Amino acid sequence: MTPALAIAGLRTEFRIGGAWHPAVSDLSLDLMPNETLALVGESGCGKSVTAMSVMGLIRPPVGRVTGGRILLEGRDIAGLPEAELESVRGDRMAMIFQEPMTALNPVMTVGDQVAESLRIHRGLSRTEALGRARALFEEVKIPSAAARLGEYPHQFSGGMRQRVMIAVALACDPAVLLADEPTTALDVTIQAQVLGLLSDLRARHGMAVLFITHNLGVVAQIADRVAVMYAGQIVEQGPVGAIFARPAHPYTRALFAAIPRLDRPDQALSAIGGRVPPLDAMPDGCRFAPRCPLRRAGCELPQTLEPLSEEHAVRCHVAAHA
Ligand SMILES: Nc1ncnc2c1ncn2[C@@H]1O[C@H](COP(=O)(O)OP(=O)(O)OP(=O)(O)O)[C@@H](O)[C@H]1O
Repeated sequence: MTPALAIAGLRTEFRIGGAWHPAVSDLSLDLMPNETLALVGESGCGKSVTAMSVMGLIRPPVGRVTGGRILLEGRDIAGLPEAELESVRGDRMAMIFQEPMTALNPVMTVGDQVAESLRIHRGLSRTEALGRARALFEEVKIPSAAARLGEYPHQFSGGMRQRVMIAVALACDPAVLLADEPTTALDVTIQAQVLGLLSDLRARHGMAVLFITHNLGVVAQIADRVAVMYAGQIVEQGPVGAIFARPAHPYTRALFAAIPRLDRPDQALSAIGGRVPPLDAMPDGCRFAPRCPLRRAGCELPQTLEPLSEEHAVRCHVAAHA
């Protein structure tokens, strides 16, 4: 089966102090239809830059994609001219964000925003598009869907606004949905509802979802597979069950150790000491080595992702040969 999204060897750079430095390097991942892959890691590790690169939203002079292939349903979209990318964005792939107002237009009714995408990409008339928008609002469970189509984003609560953004993203039935921390700003109950909705929609539409989060609890709820990022690289990837039962990379283990445990309230929260290295001062070898409790000879060399089992891989020579 062709992956809905296949990224191979992605490299994305930013200009800092007159020189270009990679924020994402040698990133490869496959996403099958009807699968959710969670991309996890601390703030600044390159999760959003990965998604923005796929969407073709990183371009000079601010940044540039200098390597790799991005295959959307088998077609390489890396380096497509902007006009061609525009016809793919919002159609075969779409993105949702933590803050819906990033994606929504404050001075346009929500119904027209869903309809606009259908008019541009599908050539529907306004009436046809609004009819479809109403069905989408019902699908994302916005109560009184028909009446609310004529309202503006500020008239919706935070959770309902997320549903509007999801409806806009799903308008053209994309093969790939990139979700960048879409539930992080919501309170826990609403977050659970939106996660449940996304799971249902994924199954119903057979979509591939790349779900960006720093929250391992959310990963457990929504993902089939996990890719852990550190300093612009994937350091471990595998099925959720394997990553949660046998985290191998010292960074993945540190992420788990940093989760507060309700069953052990006395235990001190084990935060990860030190900082992520800045883009212009990346170590040549393992990027986690300066913070790693298992550091030893060999860590000063570049690390490659090595298989631990058929689907589980780790970028650490110590963990790979333990
Ligand atoms: N426009 C930019 N110019 C320069 N550097 C940038 C730019 N955008 C992102 N970066 C850098 O790229 C790196 C990766 O950032 P990114 O936003 O992808 O991290 P993230 O993992 O998504 O974090 P967060 O969870 O905070 O969004 C960071 O070091 C960031 O400072």
